[in-house]
Amino acid sequence: MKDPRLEAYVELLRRYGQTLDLASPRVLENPWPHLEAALAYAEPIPHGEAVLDVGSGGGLPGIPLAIARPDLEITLAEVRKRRAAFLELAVHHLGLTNVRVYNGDVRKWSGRVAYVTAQAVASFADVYRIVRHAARYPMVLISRKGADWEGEVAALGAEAFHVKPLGGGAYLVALRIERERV
Ligand SMILES: C[S@@+](CC[C@H](N)C(=O)[O-])C[C@H]1O[C@@H](n2cnc3c(N)ncnc32)[C@H](O)[C@@H]1O
Repeated sequence: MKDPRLEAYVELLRRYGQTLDLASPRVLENPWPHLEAALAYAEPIPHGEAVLDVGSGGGLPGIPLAIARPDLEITLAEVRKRRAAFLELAVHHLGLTNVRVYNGDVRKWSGRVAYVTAQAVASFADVYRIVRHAARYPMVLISRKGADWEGEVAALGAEAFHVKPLGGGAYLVALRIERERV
């Protein structure tokens, strides 16, 4: 059975998605496959970790991940005010006590973290560039990618330790960066 908070989140996306420009029309039309893909982000993350979701937008993957994994401490980083306001509303409405919203540029975030999720934000190398100041090592980056994921991992000189086909030519890829890269 689906967690009723996932249903409630879909309802919020449907209610506010278009007016607040939270996601593409394709996502808003049928959010469920995107929620299922978001839940796959949980697999490479051990119990009790802190997670930074960079560029959460309307809450993907951070909000479904927080619902499925109450053991994780999740920060949703989103620079756009309206999107961040929606994230605050969703966190409150869904009663998520394991989530904080950071409304700002993640390059100025002052926390420390070893697990970073980022969906539809930038290449792995560019995500690393904007979170490296906050890194605890080994650092794990997790993202949904297309068929070219191997090139992105190689560009960082990193190792992918978890690759899961999501269908439609997409993959959930988790890579590990052992130490700070120069
Ligand atoms: C294309 S959206 C993807 C949103 C969501 N992750 C998804 O998959 O639907 C990218 C989001 O990243 C945010 N973003 C981009 N750079 C950022 C930064 N440096 N700090 C915080 N948020 C950022 C944008 O404002 C935007 O909402």
